[in-house]
Amino acid sequence: MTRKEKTFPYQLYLVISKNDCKNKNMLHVAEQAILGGVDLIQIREKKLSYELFLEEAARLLEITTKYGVPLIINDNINIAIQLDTAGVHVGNNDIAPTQIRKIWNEPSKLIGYSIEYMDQLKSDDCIVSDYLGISPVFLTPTKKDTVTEWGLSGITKIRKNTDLPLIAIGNIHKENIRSVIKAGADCIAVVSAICSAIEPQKAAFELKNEILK
Ligand SMILES: Cc1ncc(COP(=O)(O)OP(=O)(O)O)c(N)n1
Ligand SMILES: Cc1ncsc1CCOP(=O)(O)O
Ligand SMILES: [Mg+2]
Repeated sequence: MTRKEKTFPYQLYLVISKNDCKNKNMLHVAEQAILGGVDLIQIREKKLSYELFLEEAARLLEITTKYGVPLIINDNINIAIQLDTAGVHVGNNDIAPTQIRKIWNEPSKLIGYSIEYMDQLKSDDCIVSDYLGISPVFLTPTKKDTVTEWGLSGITKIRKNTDLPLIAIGNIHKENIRSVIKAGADCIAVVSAICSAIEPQKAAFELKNEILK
């Protein structure tokens, strides 16, 4: 399966962890978010052991499978392979997309790749990826180890240089989501706007409505 044969019909992307859900149950937040309109989920656990990450991802996979929502694993290719998830998301400090294609010989699997420098757009890693994360669009307390704050102008610049689906991430909420779409993003990824919301289903619904406007 070539990238051109793959579609990317996702517009609202939830990136979730237990920690980001604070006092709420992560699996419940994920389910509520799906009911509200999230159509792709990434599990991003930066501090868990392999076993605990695997266990949590397996539980989440039961829910996402029930609703037909693809699950992406952050960073950990071995967990993605072991659970046969829909894909994996990596950045510049992780295993490279070209390497992933060599060890995970399943062309249908989605590889997401974070863009932190313009130069990356010319790389083979982009060629073998299925979508690019514009990381971050706006500075965010959720992830402090970032390089470039792309802003809206950065999205537009990247849009002019690639046909790959563009996922905007970083401090996006219902007040600025329209402007991010207008700047050229295909899909919006959020952590706090859903995980920190008092009503995650309502929050997802409102974000999705803004995207679809
Ligand atoms: C959709 C999406 N875009 C960007 C990122 C950031 O990935 P990365 O640069 O590998 O940083 P960490 O998430 O590993 O801290 C992402 N996770 N998802
Ligand atoms: C994982 C990640 N990658 C770039 S910014 C970010 C965190 C986004 O979190 P929030 O939506 O809370 O700003
Ligand atoms: Mg990473």
